[in-house]
Amino acid sequence: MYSVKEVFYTLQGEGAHAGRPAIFCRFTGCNLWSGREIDRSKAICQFCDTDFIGHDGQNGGKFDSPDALVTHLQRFWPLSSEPPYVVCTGGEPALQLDQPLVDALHKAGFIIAIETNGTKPLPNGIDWICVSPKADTDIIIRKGNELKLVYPQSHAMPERFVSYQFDNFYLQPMDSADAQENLKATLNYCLRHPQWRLSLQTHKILGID
Ligand SMILES: C[S@@+](CC[C@H](N)C(=O)[O-])C[C@H]1O[C@@H](n2cnc3c(N)ncnc32)[C@H](O)[C@@H]1O
Ligand SMILES: Nc1nc2[nH]cc(C(=O)O)c2c(=O)[nH]1
Ligand code: SF4
Ligand SMILES: [Mg+2]
Repeated sequence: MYSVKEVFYTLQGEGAHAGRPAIFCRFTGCNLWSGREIDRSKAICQFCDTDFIGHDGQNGGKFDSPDALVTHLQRFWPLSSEPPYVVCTGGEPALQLDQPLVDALHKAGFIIAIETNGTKPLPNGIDWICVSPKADTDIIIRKGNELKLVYPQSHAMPERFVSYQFDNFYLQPMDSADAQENLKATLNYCLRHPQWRLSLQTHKILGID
């Protein structure tokens, strides 16, 4: 059984694939926060910008089998001549994305991306792995396509991650009450450490999902 908060077709807003049309599959639940506001201040991850509780979002639901979820996702892709691109996110998608689902998605022609906090093992064959480390967690996924660190996090500074084996290193300003300051600090860090590039949450600028 897969529990999905919401499914929507939009542009990838962040990181190396910003601007790329994608189906987002937002899985329910996370291992670093319950998702309830009352628990936020004692959560391991306290700055989350996402509602990932339940399966009551747009096109959300419970799916009994990999094929049932794949069939649901296929409905959102506009053009059969172009392979569908799905971003598995959440919540923490690694809690639910398993080998049977990866295999069923590939069989249906999907290109699979994941947005993960890097604390849980991943099934084989994911086509684009984006890890976003959180302070005070054990990162077990130390290689992949993209490391996208939300900045600043005082216990997860960029220096800690440069030895990891990623093809791309991004800093994404933390969206919070201090968003303007965080943006300036992120910009300055990238200018001083050119291994890092700036990732803006362009969907928020555009006002899309
Ligand atoms: C909501 S998370 C879901 C996927 C996974 N749990 C993770 O944290 O990578 C998707 C992306 O949004 C980022 N994010 C969450 N809250 C944010 C915030 N307040 N400002 C900027 N990025 C944020 C995460 O770091 C992650 O890269
Ligand atoms: N457009 C858009 N791009 C995104 N990239 C990562 C997102 C996420 O919440 O995982 C996200 C999202 O929620 N919307
Ligand atoms: S790990 Fe990801 S989904 Fe979980 S609380 Fe943090 S940002 Fe949100
Ligand atoms: Mg988001």
